[in-house]
Amino acid sequence: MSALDVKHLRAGYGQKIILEDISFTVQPREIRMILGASGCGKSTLLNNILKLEHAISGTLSFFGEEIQTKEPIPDRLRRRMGVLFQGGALLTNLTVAENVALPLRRSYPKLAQTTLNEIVADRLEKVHLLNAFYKFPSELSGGMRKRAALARAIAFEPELLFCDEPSAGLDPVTSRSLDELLLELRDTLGVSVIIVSHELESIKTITDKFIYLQNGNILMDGTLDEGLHSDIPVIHKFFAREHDNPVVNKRFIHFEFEN
Ligand SMILES: Nc1ncnc2c1ncn2[C@@H]1O[C@H](COP(=O)(O)OP(=O)(O)OP(=O)(O)O)[C@@H](O)[C@H]1O
Repeated sequence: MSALDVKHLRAGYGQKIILEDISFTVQPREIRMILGASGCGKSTLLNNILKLEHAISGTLSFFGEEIQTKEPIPDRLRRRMGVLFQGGALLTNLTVAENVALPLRRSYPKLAQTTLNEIVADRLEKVHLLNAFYKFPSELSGGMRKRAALARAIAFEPELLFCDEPSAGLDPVTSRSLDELLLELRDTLGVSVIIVSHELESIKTITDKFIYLQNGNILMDGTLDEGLHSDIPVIHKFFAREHDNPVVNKRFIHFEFEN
């Protein structure tokens, strides 16, 4: 049974169609990348799968259960999914632990504080950030903030994790440690991970399979190896480009090693 099955999804904004006809599946424990040029509709696809936007037509199945386009995702299925938004979206007036506890509190308001603390500590441990339990987001480096947001995204130990540009704004070393963490979570939680990404280094490190979007359709659906050896000109060019090479921020590296 697939973790996610997208069939003939058609979506856009008002009269503007961005995605014409998108179909793909994600298997359990698979790391699936959504790739494509800037503006091709990667985030739009993610938002439509998460039902933050409403598709025009098509069906989505989560864990074998089909949800019609206009229906919301029921809570019992939502709890089996986690989302890491691009900005991390931590609430600045709450500690890291309180941020991670938020979705748990919302779903289980009667949960005892000690139990809640134990669960939060477990999630922070899974992202190697237990020492930030009482810290505020402003006291964390960019990479640590991402990991805190990731701890919140895995609050329910999801089977399906969505990440929108997880490495955006991170230096290469921090970005690499986040990639390693995602691989680790896939192994420890057995979670399927769907990632929108531009970062070639990251794509080459963690992709099992990818879809490449172009002109509202899937230009290629394949494994990393098939992508690396593809003779489709756009795909070849995408994988053959130079690695993104932002200036390494030594301050961030220092913070990462401190923790
Ligand atoms: N809320 C919106 N209303 C109208 N058009 C939008 C909206 N959000 C995105 N678009 C348009 O939809 C198209 C796809 O945008 P989207 O953000 O999904 O692309 P993307 O592939 O994720 O881009 P990037 O890689 O630059 O983040 C773009 O032409 C964008 O201008």
